[in-house]
Amino acid sequence: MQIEAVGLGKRFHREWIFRGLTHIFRPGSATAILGPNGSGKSTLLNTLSGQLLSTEGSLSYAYQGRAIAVEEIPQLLAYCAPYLEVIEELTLTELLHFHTRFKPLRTGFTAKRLIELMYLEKSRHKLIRDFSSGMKQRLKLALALYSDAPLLLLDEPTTNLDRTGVDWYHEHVQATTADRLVLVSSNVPEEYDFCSERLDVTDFGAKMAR
Ligand SMILES: Nc1ncnc2c1ncn2[C@@H]1O[C@H](COP(=O)(O)OP(=O)(O)OP(=O)(O)O)[C@@H](O)[C@H]1O
Repeated sequence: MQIEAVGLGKRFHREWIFRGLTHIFRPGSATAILGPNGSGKSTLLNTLSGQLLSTEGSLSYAYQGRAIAVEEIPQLLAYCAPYLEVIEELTLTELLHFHTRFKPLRTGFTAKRLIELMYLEKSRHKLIRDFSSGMKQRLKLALALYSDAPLLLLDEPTTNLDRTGVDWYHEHVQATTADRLVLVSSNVPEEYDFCSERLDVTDFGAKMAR
C-alpha cells in the first residue's frame, strides 16, 4: 500500500491542525507520526486513512500496482487506537468470530491461535466488558496486527500495557509489520523504535498554520 499526500490540510472550525503536508508513505515502510499532545497526530492518521475528509489538498492510494479509491481503504485497513472500542457485550471467542467475518486474519492464523498468542486462553468465554484495560489493549492490538490488511495504523499502541505487555507488543510488531505500510502515532520512543521513518506533524505546516 502506498499513500501520497499533496498539499494536505485539515481544519476544525477555524483552527488549522496541519497544512501543506506533502509526503509519500511508501509500501513496506513504517513511519512514526510525532508531535506533542494536541498537535494533530490522530487527526492526521484519520485523514490519511480517509476516515476524516481533508479540508484541502489531495490523497491518492495504490496497492499492488493498482490505484485504490478511498472507499476501498476500510477493507485494507487495520487500526488500533484508544478511541476505537470493541464490542463489550460479546465474549472473547464471540468477538473474534464476529470480527474476523469482516476482517480476516493473516493466512494460517485462526481465532484459537490468536487467543493463544494473546495468552488469554483462560478468558476465552469472558465478556469483553469484564476484561482489564491491559487485556483489552492486547486484544485490540492483536486484532490489528494479525488482520490480513496491508495498511496498519497504531495510535498510542502501548496505552494501558504493563512491562510484559510492552514486550509482547515488540515481539508481535516485529512478526507482523514486514511488507505492510505502517503508521504509528506516538510520543513514546519504545512504541516507534522499529520505524525507519519519522514525520513530525508540527514540521509539516501545523506551526505555520496556527
Ligand atoms: N472532531 C473534532 N472537532 C474539533 N476539533 C478537534 C476534533 N478532533 C480533534 N480536534 C482538535 O484537533 C487538535 C489535534 O487533536 P489530535 O487528537 O489529532 O492530537 P494528537 O496529537 O493526536 O493528541 P494526543 O497526543 O493528545 O493524542 C486538538 O486541538 C483537538 O482539540
